[in-house]
Amino acid sequence: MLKESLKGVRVALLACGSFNPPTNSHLRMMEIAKDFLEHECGCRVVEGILSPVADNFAKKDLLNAGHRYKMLEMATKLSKWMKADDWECTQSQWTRTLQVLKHFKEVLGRKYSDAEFRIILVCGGDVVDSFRRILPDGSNLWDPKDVEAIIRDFGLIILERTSATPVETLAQIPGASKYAGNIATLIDEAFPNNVSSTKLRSALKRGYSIRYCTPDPVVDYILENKLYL
Ligand SMILES: Nc1ncnc2c1ncn2[C@@H]1O[C@H](COP(=O)(O)OP(=O)(O)OP(=O)(O)O)[C@@H](O)[C@H]1O
Ligand SMILES: NC(=O)c1ccc[n+]([C@@H]2O[C@H](COP(=O)(O)O)[C@@H](O)[C@H]2O)c1
Repeated sequence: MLKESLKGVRVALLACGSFNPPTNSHLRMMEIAKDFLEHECGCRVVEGILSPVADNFAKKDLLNAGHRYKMLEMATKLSKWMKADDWECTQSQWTRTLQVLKHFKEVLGRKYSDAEFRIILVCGGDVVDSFRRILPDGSNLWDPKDVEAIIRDFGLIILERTSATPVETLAQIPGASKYAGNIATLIDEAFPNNVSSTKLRSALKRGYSIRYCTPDPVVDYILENKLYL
């Protein structure tokens, strides 16, 4: 467990994803991770970064990064510790998650150079399941060396998600069992949910409300700009 190594350490959390659109579950995921680190590991979470993926990430119905970043900015506006960052989504190419982590380690390392500092990746169980996915051309979606480096050098906080089996997936990744001490799997006990951006897009397409699934300013922005119709 992450617990032993983090006492007194300052931690920044990073979540990568499409955020197409952002949902309350993306924000909950970060809150749950922060609670765990502060209550159970004795560390101080100093910031949470949500980084939307760049436009050329091959995902169906991906809205342009300008809109996705703006919605994430609105979603995090009232948070005292979370913010959206546009470095990744303004790159001309898709950036592998390990590279995104390295980028933020460098930037935040300068900011927190006076103290012991770590950056940890937060994701849902479905992302962990994708660690072992083989693409139609036979290549790996995730380079196994990247997965090992993410766990070894940064650490991973996983939120359980319906239909995902991250614990079973990690058991089949040799690099993961080697650094099991850098992984924590958590459940949102207060608000178990099966929310996804796909469900919000689908509701919008049918003309149904998504209010209270994502912060009000995001709902209003989507409606004003007639997104996802
Ligand atoms: N309900 C949820 N519970 C736990 N993790 C979640 C949940 N929704 C999203 N996440 C996590 O948030 C991160 C960003 O997810 P992403 O933007 O791809 O959202 P998504 O809802 O999975 O999107 P889509 O439905 O478009 O595939 C990922 O790590 C994902 O696993
Ligand atoms: N090899 C990699 O680093 C790799 C592979 C697939 C997805 N991802 C990341 O996972 C995140 C979530 O992707 P999905 O929206 O497809 O679940 C995105 O930020 C994406 O960049 C990284």
